[in-house]
Amino acid sequence: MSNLVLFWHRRDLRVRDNLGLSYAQSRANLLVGCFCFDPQILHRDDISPIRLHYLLGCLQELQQHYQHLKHPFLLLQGQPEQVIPDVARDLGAIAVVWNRDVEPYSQLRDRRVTEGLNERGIEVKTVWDQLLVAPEAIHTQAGNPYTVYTPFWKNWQGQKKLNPVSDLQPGEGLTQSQKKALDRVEVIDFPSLKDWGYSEPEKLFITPGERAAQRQLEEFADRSLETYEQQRNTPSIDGTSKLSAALKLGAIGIRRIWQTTQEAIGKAASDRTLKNIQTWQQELAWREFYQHVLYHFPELADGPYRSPFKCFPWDNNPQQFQAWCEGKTGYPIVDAAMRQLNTTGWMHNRCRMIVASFLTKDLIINWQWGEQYFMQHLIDGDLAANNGGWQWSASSGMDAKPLRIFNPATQAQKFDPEAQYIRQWLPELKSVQTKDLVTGNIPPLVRQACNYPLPIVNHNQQQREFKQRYQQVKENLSSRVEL
Ligand SMILES: Cc1cc2nc3c(=O)[nH]c(=O)nc-3n(C[C@H](O)[C@H](O)[C@H](O)COP(=O)(O)OP(=O)(O)OC[C@H]3O[C@@H](n4cnc5c(N)ncnc54)[C@H](O)[C@@H]3O)c2cc1C
Repeated sequence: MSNLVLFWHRRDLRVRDNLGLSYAQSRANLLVGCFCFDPQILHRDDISPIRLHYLLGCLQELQQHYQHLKHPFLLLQGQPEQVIPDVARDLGAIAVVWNRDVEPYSQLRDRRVTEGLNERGIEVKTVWDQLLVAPEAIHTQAGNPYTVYTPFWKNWQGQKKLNPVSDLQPGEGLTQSQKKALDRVEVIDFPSLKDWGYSEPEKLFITPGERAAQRQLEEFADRSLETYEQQRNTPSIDGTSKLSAALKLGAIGIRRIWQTTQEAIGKAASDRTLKNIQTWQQELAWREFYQHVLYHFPELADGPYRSPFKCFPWDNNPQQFQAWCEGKTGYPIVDAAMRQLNTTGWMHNRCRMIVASFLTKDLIINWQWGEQYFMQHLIDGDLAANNGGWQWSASSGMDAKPLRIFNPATQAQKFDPEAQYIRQWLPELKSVQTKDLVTGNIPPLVRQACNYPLPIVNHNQQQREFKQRYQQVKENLSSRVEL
C-alpha cells in the first residue's frame, strides 16, 4: 500500500488538535490509526479501574471518529515493542508516528519500538503533543533543567506556544486490496474491564471522550474561569475545570486549552478577571513543570528527590493507613476528602494537599503509600502530577521550603467554613454543629451516636514529632547532603 502511515495513539485519544496525528496525515496517502493494550501497563499495581473505564470510553469515541472519517483503526494487544513493528511491517507502512511521553517506562518502551522499526527499515517520527513547551526547550541560565517552579514559570510563560493544529480530515475509504491487507493484521474485539479482571465501577462522574472534554472546557470558560482564583480553593464549589482526566489521556489538546485562556485574556474587562485567568494558566504550567522534572529526573518515580528522605523514620502503621484510605481518621475534612476520592475517583486539589499532609505529617506514613493509593483510585492519576504533588506535600521534593504542615482544623475553617463539603461526603455527621465539624472538636458522645470514629492521632503532638524527626534527618545527613 503506497505511503501508508501508521499512527500509534497512547495518551492522546482524540482526532482534534493532535500534533502527531496531523503530521501523520500530512505524510500519508493512507492513514491507519491504532491503540495497543500493553499487558505491562494493565497489570501494574498502580492501575485504577475507574481510569481504565474512562480510557475505554475515550477509545470507543475515538474508534467512532475514525469510522466516521473513513480511516481504519486497529485495536491491538501485546508487547508494543513486538506488536507495533510487526503490524507496521505487515501493512507495508512507510512510517510510524506517535506523540512523545515523559514517563520512564514509556521512554524505554519507545526506544525499543524504535529499534524494532529501524530493524525493519521503517521510519519513525515522534513529536511533543501533550506539552506546550518541550522539556529540552528551556533551562536555567546555567543550562540545567529547572527544579524550582517560579523561575520555570517565568521562562515557560514567555515561550512561544503553538496554536491548535488541524483536525483529522476525512479519508477516501479503502480499496479491496487495502481491506485485504488490513484483514491480515491480528486485532482484538473491543474489550471490557472484566476481560482484565477488574470490576466495572458503577458510575463515571466525568464523561469520557473528546466531545465531553470540549464541552467541559467551554462550560468552564463561560462559568468559572473568570472567578477561578477566588473559587478554586473552596471544595464545596464546582470552581475548577475537572479537565485533569481529559488532559491525562489526551481527550483534549493542550493547545486548544491554552488558546481558550488567551481568548479569555483578550476579552477580560478588568485586572481582576485577568488575574483569575492567569492563575489558571499557572496551574497548567504546574502540570508542565512536573512533566519536565520527571523527564529530566526519571529517578523521581522511584523515590524522594531529596536523598536524606530515603531513610526517613516513618511509622507506617497499617491500621492508621487503612483508616486514612477508608476516610475513618476522625478528622472530618480528611475523611470527607477520602470519601470523595473513593466514590468518584476525583478529589479537589485543596483536599489532595490536606490528606497528603495528614498522611505524611500526622500519621507519619511514607508518602509513597499515599502516592500508590491515589494512583489506584484517581480517574486522572498521572505519574508526573501525582508524584510531584506527593513529594511537595511530604517535603521530600524539589520545593521543600518552608516545611509545610497543614492543620486540618485551620484548613476546614478557611476553605469549608460552613462545612458544606464535609456534610456532603460525611452524611452521618449532617446534624452536627458547623463549628464542631470544621474544628473537628466533636464531643465523643456525639461521635458515638453518629457512628463516627474518635481522632486516631493528636495533630499537635504528631506535628511536633514529625518536625523533630525531620530535623534529625537533616542534621544527621547535612554533612553529606544538603537537604
Ligand atoms: C497529592 C497530590 C496528588 C495529585 N495527583 C494528581 C494526579 O494524579 N493527576 C493530576 O492530573 N493532578 C494531580 N494533582 C494536581 C491537582 O490536584 C489536579 O490536577 C486537580 O485537582 C485537577 O482538577 P481540575 O482539572 O479541576 O484542575 P484545575 O484547577 O482546573 O487545573 C487545570 C489543570 O491544570 C493541571 N493542574 C492543576 N493543578 C496542578 C498541580 N498542582 N500539579 C499538576 N497539574 C496541575 C491539571 O491538569 C488540571 O486539570 C495532585 C495534587 C496533589 C496535591
